[in-house]
Amino acid sequence: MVSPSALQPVTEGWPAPTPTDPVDAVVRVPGSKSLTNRYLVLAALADGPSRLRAPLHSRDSALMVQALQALGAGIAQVPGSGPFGPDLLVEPLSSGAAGDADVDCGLAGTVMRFVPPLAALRNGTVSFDGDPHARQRPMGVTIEALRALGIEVDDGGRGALPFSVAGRGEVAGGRLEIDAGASSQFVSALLLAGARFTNGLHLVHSGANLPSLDHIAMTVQVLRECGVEVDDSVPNQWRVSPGTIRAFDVAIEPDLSNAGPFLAAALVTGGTVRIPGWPETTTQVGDQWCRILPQMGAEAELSDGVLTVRSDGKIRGGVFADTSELAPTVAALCALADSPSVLTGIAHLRGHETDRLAALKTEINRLGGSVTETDDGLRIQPAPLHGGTFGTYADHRMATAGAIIGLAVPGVVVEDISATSKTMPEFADLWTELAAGPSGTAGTAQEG
Ligand SMILES: O=C(O)C1=C[C@@H](OP(=O)(O)O)[C@@H](O)[C@H](O)C1
Ligand SMILES: C=C(OP(=O)(O)O)C(=O)O
Repeated sequence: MVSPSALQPVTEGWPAPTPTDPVDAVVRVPGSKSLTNRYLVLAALADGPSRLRAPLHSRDSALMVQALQALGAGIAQVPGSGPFGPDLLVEPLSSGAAGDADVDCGLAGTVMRFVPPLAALRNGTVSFDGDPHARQRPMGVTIEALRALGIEVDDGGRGALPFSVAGRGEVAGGRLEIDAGASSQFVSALLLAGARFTNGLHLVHSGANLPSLDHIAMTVQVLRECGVEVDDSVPNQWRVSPGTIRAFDVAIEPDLSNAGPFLAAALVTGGTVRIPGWPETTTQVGDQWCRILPQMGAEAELSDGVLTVRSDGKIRGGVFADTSELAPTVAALCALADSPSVLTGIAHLRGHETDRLAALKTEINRLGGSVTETDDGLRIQPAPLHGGTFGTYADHRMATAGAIIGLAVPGVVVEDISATSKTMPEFADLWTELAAGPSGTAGTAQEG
């Protein structure tokens, strides 16, 4: 398993490869972060032991495993059949789970938002903290929601990490109103635990905007798979009936968001990339690549579980709405496009691993790009780019955005490629292999 503290800054930077030929590759990507961490939470709350097959092994999933172990769940690795590491067997928290505990959230939104409601269901005080950047991420809604449910939370008045949750062994639940405009994870977190509240949960989002709707749909879907009754027939409202969460044995889908940079390589180099294991139907936001990449001029075909993306190397800009965690990859492609682009509906990215709107603007413009921020996104004009350092802000998707631009622009140095260990520790190896092609012909910033 990847150690949660494996995020070591690489001060000298990582020269992004610039292939001389179009890429032509089959790329297997590891399991979905969002599915792995949801199933881990549900397994910890379930009515018996569960198995996750082909789960993600990365910093975010390791942090979730450690958090649930700290709360009292038993999690063991057993040999799996996939290429990306062992399966996970999970013994749920016992009904009398108790005792004080510390949880390191790292920079994982899923850990800092999904685990506090579980802490509320146990007896004992659980202290949460994380990386320096994690202390900047919005947490106030989770903290206030737990207080509204009658749970004592000590956050020193910060509305952010670090904070502690004093669980009393049960949560009554009932109707709860929140504004989840800053993150869909505020909704998902409460829904995941809601069936274990004595009266279930009637959650109402009362704000103007709700981001990342696909991720909420994923939460509802996995809950239903575990036998939990969820009524989402009224927009912005969810009723979770009280009841057991059924133990399960599930195969985790590949991470379609993390497939994005590899598919983008087909567009940037005018090549072909195939991703096996692409699900026929899925709630992952990354399924939107099948629509977004053709909008940019590529061909995308899903056949026999393999998504094939082909391109002639011309990238068309356009208007891209609500791209959620796909936005940094979309922005990198737009920076290489031959016409202007607008990304909308992503104001909340200012509260992600870093302020992604500011970071993308700064780093693309540093390479000669023309990016401006809007209230809810980015405007990107075509501009000739040159090499230079691409800052990563401890953000895995900034690191992969720099790698994408480096495919076309010689001399791009990604400041800290190890940031990709958050959700894909294999990224640098897979990317180097992709760029080298069958004959190993990729150039790098150092060489060229
Ligand atoms: O629930 C999840 O697994 C996630 C929800 C989204 O969060 P936001 O709604 O904060 O964007 C997404 O960006 C994040 O990467 C993962
Ligand atoms: C926003 C992201 O992560 P997190 O789960 O930490 O919110 C992301 O992976 O793009």
